[in-house]
This record gives sequence, structure tokens and C-alpha cells, in this order.
Amino acid sequence: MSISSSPEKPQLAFLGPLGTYSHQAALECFGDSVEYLARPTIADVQRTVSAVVPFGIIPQENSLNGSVVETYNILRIPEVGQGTFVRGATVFAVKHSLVVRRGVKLENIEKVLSHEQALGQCQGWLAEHLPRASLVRTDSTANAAKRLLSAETGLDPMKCAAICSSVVVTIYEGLEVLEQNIQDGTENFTRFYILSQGLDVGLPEGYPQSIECMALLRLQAPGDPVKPTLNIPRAISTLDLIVERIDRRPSVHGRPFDDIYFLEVGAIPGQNSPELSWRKQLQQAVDRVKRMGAEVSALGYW
Ligand SMILES: O=C(O)C(=O)Cc1ccccc1
Repeated sequence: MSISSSPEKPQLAFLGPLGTYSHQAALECFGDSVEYLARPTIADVQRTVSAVVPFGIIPQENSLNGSVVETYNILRIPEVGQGTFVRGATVFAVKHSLVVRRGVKLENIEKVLSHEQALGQCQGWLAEHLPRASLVRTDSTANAAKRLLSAETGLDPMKCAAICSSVVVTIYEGLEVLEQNIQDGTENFTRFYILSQGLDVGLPEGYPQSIECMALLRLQAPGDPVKPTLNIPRAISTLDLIVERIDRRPSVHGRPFDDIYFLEVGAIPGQNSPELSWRKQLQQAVDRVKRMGAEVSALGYW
């Protein structure tokens, strides 16, 4: 669904429907400089980024609940780092509400619907206030809220609640906020990656331009099972870069425990040679690790 129709604005795909945290984070970053396109899942956001829709935003990590698994699963696919690239990161403060159909009381609630991240960020509150409720995963928080309004079989909306932003009650008629700030901590932030089609497309107007100094790498042991397994810690130290975070997901090759590593890296201060761009320095580091037999690709720079 688009909420603006100016044809000259570039399009940006986000995890919809309207009212998700992805939507709010995107609005905070890009305001009215892009045309927003809601997609039903995080995977659909990545698939939508193309020559026609050059930008996307996907949740990457939450300060209470950790990495967004669906996003890291997507970062495993070869298309990321070839056509689609990570071009930036932004942090958004997340405050969850318990939202119900108007009139539903806490004692009526048997099921709580939300994105798995939101369910994880509110587990303490749920254990204390709704210990017997069953938890239902949805593709997004605002999708959970919308489902309270549909006549879905197996879901009695008068016995359900959604965890989402209180913003949804201003978008979808018939809902109300029962409880506010139910996340397990006063501080709760989600970090999002900005995606673009191609590496050299300029980011939308208004997005803070900065000197590139970060990158996301995907690192994996070689595919040939007869070769000795790559020493991952040694490969990481051979990069000789600041490693700001490491994530790990099972390999798409299907070899048990042969994981894919994701590294956010930056240059070591003072080691930058001024005549070499960050991308060239990174390429040299990647080549060093490739010579050790690793499969490495840069999934983006910012
Ligand atoms: O479902 C949403 O609203 C999202 O944007 C994903 C998400 C879920 C919970 C916290 C932050 C982002």
C-alpha cells in the first residue's frame, strides 16, 4: 500500500502494514522524501528492493531481545551482496502497548498476537499479567492488530490482544490501548538496516550523508567438505579490522553446524591510509581472508 503518490519520489519497501515500527523508523529517517510501500514480511521487503523500488528497511537487532532471526536468514541468500546491499543503519525507540478490540478486558484475553520480537521483548510482562495466554506469532506487530479486526476462523477477537505500537489505534478503527509500556525495560531500541538496489544509488534526500567507515561481511568456511575446516577466529583476526558485532546462522548448504558468520566491521583508527578509500581497504582485508580459503562477501558499506 502506498501512502504517497508523487511519481518522482523513489520508493522504499517496509514491513507493513501501516503502523509497524519499521514504518515509523522509516518515516523518522526519510520523512516525505520517499514513497512508502508496505510489504507483508521482512523477506518480501528484501525481494521487493529492485530497480523499480530502490530502497528498503528491515529490522536487524533489538536491545532487549537480540538479533532479528528472519533478517539474518535473508542476509544468507546470494542476492544480498550482489543486487541488494546494506547501505545504512538507524536506531528507533520502541514502546509496546497491549491493544485490544474496544471493550475487551485483561481477564478476557486468552491469546496474544505479535511479531516474535515483540513477544520476546515483553515476556516478563506477559508472564506476570497473562501467564495462561497462548502466544501467536504474526508477520508484524501491526499485522497482529489488524487481525483483531478480521473475522478469522480459530481466532475470537474478543479473547485476543495484540502487542504493537499505540500508533495503530489511530490508524485502524475499533481498537483501543489496554496497557502501555509493557516491554521488559524502560529502554528498548531496535536497529534497522537500510537496503538499496546496487551500491552506488544515492540514498534518499534528507538521509544523513556520512563518510563510509563501516561494512557488513558474510564469512563462511569453503564448500568442499574434504578441505580442513576454516579456523573462523583466525580468519576474523586476519581481517585486521575493528569487529563491532558478530552474528551466526546455520548454513544454506545444509552441512550440519557449518555456519555463516556476519561481521560488522570498521577501520582501526589511525590505520586508514588516506589515499585508499574504505571500500579498497576492505577489499584488501577480504582478499587476505579469501587466501585462507574462506568464502567472504561484502553485503554493504555505510
Ligand atoms: O513488526 C514490526 O512492527 C516491526 O517493524 C518488526 C519489529 C517488531 C518488534 C520490535 C521492533 C521491530
